[in-house]
Amino acid sequence: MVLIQVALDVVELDRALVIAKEAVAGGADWVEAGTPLIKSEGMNAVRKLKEAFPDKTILADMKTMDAGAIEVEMAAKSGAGVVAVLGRADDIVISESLLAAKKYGVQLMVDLISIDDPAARAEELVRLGVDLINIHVGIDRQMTGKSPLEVLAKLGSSCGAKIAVAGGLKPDTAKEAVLMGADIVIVGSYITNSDHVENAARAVRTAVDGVAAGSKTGTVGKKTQEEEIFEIFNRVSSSNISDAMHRKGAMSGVSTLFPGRKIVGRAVTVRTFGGDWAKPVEAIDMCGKGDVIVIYNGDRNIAMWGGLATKTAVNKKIAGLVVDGAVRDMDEMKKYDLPVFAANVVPNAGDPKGLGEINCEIKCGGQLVNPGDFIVADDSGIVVVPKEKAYEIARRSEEVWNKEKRILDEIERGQSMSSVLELLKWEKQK
Ligand SMILES: O=C(CO)[C@H](O)[C@H](O)COP(=O)(O)O
Repeated sequence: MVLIQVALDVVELDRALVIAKEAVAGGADWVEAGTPLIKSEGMNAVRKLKEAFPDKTILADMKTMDAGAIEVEMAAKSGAGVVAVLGRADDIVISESLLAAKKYGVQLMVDLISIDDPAARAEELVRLGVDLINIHVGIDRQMTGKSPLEVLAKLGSSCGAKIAVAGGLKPDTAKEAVLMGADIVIVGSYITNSDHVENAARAVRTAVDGVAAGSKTGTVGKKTQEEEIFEIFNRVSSSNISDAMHRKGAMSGVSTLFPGRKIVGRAVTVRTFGGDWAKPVEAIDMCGKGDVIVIYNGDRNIAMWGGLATKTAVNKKIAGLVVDGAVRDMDEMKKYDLPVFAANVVPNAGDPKGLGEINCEIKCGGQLVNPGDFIVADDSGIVVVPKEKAYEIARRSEEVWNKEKRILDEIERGQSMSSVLELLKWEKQK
C-alpha cells in the first residue's frame, strides 16, 4: 500500500495539530513535523504530534547536514518513527545517522533535494545502507517550474530503496508519482493550505488508491507555462501578486474607472506627451487579442483616450487599458466591457501629433513596464510582473492565495486573525 505523508510546514504548533487531525481523518498515514515547524517549536513539535497521534508514524524533517547521530537521537527520543536527513551531507553524516537510527529503532529517510545527479547519489546511499530515499524538489525551485516527477523519471523506481516523492504534489501528480513507482507520497501545501484539509487529504487518498485499484487513466495533462500563468493570474488578486513580489510591483496614482472589471494580459507599452493621442491610437492596431495597452502620458490634465479609441480597442478584443494620464468620454466607455484604469478623467483632449514611441520601456504609475510584461489590475490596483519572472510570481501568488484561504477558514471558525498568526509571539524583537 502506498503511504501518504502530510507535511506540516506551518510555524504555529496549535494550527499544525488542527491541520494534522483533519488530514488524518482524510486518510493521511504519516504525519510530518515539517522543517519550519521544527525550527519554530523544536522537538516539542514532534512530542506533541506523537502525543496527539500515538498510532501514527511521525516523521521529523530535520534536514540534517551535520552531527547526524545527535539529531536522529533527539528526534527518535521525542517520538519520531522516521527521521529525514539531507543527501547532500557527507557520507560520514549519513553513516552516523544510520547507526543512531538503528540504535533507537527508527527509520532514516534521506532527502535528495538539490542533488545534481540524484541517480548516482541514490546508488551511493543504498550502498551505505539507506533504504528510504526522498525524491524532493523544494518549494523555491517548484516556483520555477521544476517537478519531482522529472527527477523520478530519471532515477527510475528500482534503485534498491523505498521511494518517497515530495514537492508540490496534488492528487493528479501524486497519482502520477505512484504510477512511476513511488511508495510514499509527501504532500504539504496542497493539504495544509486547503480551506478543507480533510477533503484535500481525501482527494490525495482517492487518487493514490485509484492506482492500486487499477485505474491508470487521468494522468497529468501538461499545460504550458503561459497557460498556467494566465490561469493563476485570473484566479488570484493584485494584492496576492504584490505579496508574492515581496510587497512590490504596484502602480500608484492610477486606479480603476469601472470597479469589478479585471485585467490580465501582456503589456503593449506607449510613451506619449501632453495629451498627444496619435501613438496610443496607433498602438491599438498593433495589439493582439488579450493584450493590455499601458500608456505613460506625462500630463494628467489633458485626455489622450476617449470613446472612439475604446470602441476600436473593444473591436480588437484587447484585455484592458492602463493610463498614467487622463481619459474622457465616461458615458461611452461605460457602455463597453473594456476595463480602464487611469490617473484622471477630464473632458478636454489633446491633439494627434505623433510624439513618443510604441513598445519601449516606460514608467507608468511609478513602475517600470516593458513590452510583454504581465499586467494584473483589479479593484485594489495594478501590478506589473516582469515577463522573465512571471511563472515564478504566478506560482508564489497562488501559494499566497491558498494560505489566505486557509487562514480565513480558521477565522470563520471563530478565531481572531492575531491568534491564528500568533502575532504577539512573532513580533520582531528589539
Ligand atoms: O520539505 C519540504 C520543503 O522543503 C516540504 O515539506 C515538501 O516539499 C512537501 O511540501 P509541498 O507539497 O508544499 O512541496
